[in-house]
Amino acid sequence: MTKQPAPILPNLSSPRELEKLSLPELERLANEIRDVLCNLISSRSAHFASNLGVVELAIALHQTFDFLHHRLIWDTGHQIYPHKLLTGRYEEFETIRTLGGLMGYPNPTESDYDLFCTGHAGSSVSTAMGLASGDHIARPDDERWSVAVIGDGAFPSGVVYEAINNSKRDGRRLMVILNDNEMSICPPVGGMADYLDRVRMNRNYVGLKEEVAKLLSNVPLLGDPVERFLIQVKEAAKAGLSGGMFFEELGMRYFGPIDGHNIALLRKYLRLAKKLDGPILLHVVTEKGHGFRPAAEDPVLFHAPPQFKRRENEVLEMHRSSTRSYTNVARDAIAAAMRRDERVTVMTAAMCQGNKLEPVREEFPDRFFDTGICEAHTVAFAAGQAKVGLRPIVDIYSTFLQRAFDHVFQEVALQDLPVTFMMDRGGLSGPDGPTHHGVFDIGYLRLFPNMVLMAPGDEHDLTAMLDFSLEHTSPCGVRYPKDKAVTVARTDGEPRAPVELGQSEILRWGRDGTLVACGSTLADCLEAAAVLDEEGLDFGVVNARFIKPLDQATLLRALNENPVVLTVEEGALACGFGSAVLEMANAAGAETAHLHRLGIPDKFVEHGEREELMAQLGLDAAGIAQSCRSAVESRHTV
Ligand SMILES: Cc1ncc(C[n+]2csc(CCOP(=O)(O)OP(=O)(O)O)c2C)c(N)n1
Ligand SMILES: CC(=O)[C@@H](O)[C@H](O)COP(=O)(O)O
Ligand SMILES: [Mg+2]
Repeated sequence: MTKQPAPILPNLSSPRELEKLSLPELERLANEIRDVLCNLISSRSAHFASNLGVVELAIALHQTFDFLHHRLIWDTGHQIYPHKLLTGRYEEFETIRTLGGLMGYPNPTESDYDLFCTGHAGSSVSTAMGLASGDHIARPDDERWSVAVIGDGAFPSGVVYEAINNSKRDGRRLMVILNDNEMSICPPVGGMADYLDRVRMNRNYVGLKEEVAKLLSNVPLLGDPVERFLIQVKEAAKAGLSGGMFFEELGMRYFGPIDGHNIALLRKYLRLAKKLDGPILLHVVTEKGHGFRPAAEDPVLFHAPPQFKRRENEVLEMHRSSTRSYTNVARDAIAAAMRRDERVTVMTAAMCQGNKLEPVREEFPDRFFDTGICEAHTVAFAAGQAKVGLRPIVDIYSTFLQRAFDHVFQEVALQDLPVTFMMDRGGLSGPDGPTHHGVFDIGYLRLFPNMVLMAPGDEHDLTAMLDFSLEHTSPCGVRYPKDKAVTVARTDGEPRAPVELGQSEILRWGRDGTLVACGSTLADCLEAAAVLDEEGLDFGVVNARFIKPLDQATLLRALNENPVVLTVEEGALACGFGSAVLEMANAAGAETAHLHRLGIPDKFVEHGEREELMAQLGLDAAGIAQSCRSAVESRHTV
């Protein structure tokens, strides 16, 4: 019987040890990493196909560069798992994306190999250029490289071109690795995707690539021959033999496309590039989901699949959720509105799958727009459509709308154009953590004159609010959580009130206090009130519905009649809903010492299940009830 070699990954204490490994050992290591990734998914949902695709690239990078000296940025950061496994986090890896465990994105508090805590796409080239330029000024003798690895989905982000545009001057020792797997979450869209298709298919260049590979195998990596060879490559590129001329024209040296699953080839190109000065663009072609057939065949589903069991290259059982989420409700309301009114359009910035918009894309191909990861453009584009009489809906995660702040201000609010923002994940996003929690939107949207801002208390509200917004003549935002949809009822059995501008809905009135729920916290406020009822405390519950304009009359009535009033929001307290109520009450000359604001304090919230985080923050029913008791108690002790 042949003896199995000892596993490499569990015994790898530092990426420096990669230097000693032979090519077959590195290839075995790649398989071990893939096994760990596949096993992880049997216990929880996580980013999967993107990670499978960069295993060889991560190994080649860490073998070529010491990233405690040089700098490495993984754009977005969802494909950072192999990097975490190679940089000393194998033991804790199974805690990834759980409360208190490793983060699913780069996290400088975990490791010196992670430089920025990121999760939003597109900024890697700029930050890497800043690192390179800063190092050049601060420590010119160190000769440090800054490497940004960016996917073809993130690559069309506008900020990337802002960086490339500056790279001619500030891109010394900047290496951009374009990880082209022909996929964003969905298939990539737009002219850049077409251009990369052409570059990949360029037969001349494939020929050159083979020649390069052949030449490289004969050329020692030191000394003049390399220089001569590189000049030849450069001349060939100039002569138009290669693709990538676009980047060359902008001042970047383009190399590629090369096979991103061939460790030896990757290593050779990285070593070569390292001998130059930069800025360099290395175009690497990978397969999203590489090494696990179902993921390679369906990279959309396997971007972040639900937990599943597998045997070898087969999925045995997948835990698909059958619960109806607010995302589903929003999608159905959007589709219904598009059927009713031909002026209604919908746009997504590369989140068709996350927003479950595929059926809308199929049914309304002419009124559905996927702009790619280009949120700023999306919002300005929507403003243009609104100006000529359409009713655009920007269906977007709350956190990603932050990218378009200035366009919400200038192109939409200042012009008072009727664009509807459907803000999914308005609140805590769960295992994605601080980069993805949508907890700042109330603050940054209620600032703007003309803006109407709503938060549905339940499924009924969400549909009614979208319909309201499409009739309204000013910009509207609707923020709703990453949660299963619920329906609430009035305790007196009366029908629900229609959604009307600036009107809240009183679900029950109480003598001892009022809970004013801002959107997603409504069901928990009702549950808290029911618990308090049993203890003899009579709390009312108001479904605020409108964050802007506020229902001044009802809120002032609560403040005047009740010993305590608590606002409850799944968002930052600073500039939040409760702050808006305080400002309004203060302006109206009302007493506010008995107004308590529950929400997220001035800190970034970590990752974990949404329910766990809500409980930690005291925003679940038990926490809300406890705050009511304390508020009543403090009133008595005053
Ligand atoms: C600003 C921003 N918008 C949207 C997203 C959601 N998102 C995360 S990964 C991704 C696709 C990225 O594609 P690519 O860069 O090609 O990486 P791949 O998954 O193919 O490796 C998208 C749209 C995000 N993280 N940040
Ligand atoms: C990397 C990224 O930004 C997305 O893949 C995001 O993680 C999706 O989040 P949801 O799982 O909440 O759709
Ligand atoms: Mg991609």
